[in-house]
Amino acid sequence: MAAASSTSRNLPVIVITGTPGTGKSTHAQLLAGESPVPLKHINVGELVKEHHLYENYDDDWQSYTVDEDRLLDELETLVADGGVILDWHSCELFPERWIDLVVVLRCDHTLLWERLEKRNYPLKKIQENNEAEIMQVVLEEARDSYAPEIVVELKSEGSDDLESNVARIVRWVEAWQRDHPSS
Ligand SMILES: Nc1ncnc2c1ncn2[C@@H]1O[C@H](COP(=O)(O)OP(=O)(O)O)[C@@H](O)[C@H]1O
Repeated sequence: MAAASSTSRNLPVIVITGTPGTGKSTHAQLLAGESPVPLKHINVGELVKEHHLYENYDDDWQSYTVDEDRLLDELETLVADGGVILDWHSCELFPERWIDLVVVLRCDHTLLWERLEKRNYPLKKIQENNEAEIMQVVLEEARDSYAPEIVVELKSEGSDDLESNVARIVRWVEAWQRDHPSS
């Protein structure tokens, strides 16, 4: 299926996705600060909580069941003009036409386990996420949902990875802007 990114926008929409703990928010914050064009960091999980875009909350798993229709409605206006980083542990929900770049962060599972333990997640939630990272669930989801040329897999283990990843995305933003000049 061909990529369907909007040509009418002159600011991109970037998804940063990955298993919880891989570094999405850390990357999105740094990217928002270093981007040559305004990019608003939208932490989708926080948006779901703040706007009550969920059907229920599961105490055992410490997670929300998202109301996907309402979430999409809420996001539609936020992404309309571009200039957005969508930070979420899933990506298949976002329509192809919204998205210009999908960054999938990856992390060694032992390191990921340590990061999630620090969050005091319940053991079964740590195990589930660890397994998902090993099985590269989010990467497969991204590859199944978007054109291969817009999906980029990046390692996020140390601060050197963080810096080089953000520098790489900044170069991508610069190139994207050259290809989408203001009319
Ligand atoms: N590339 C990295 N280098 C060093 N620490 C990282 C890196 N990526 C994430 N971390 C650390 O891992 C933890 C989880 O990162 P976070 O950005 O909250 O993940 P996510 O948003 O994917 O759940 C944080 O303590 C963060 O500082």
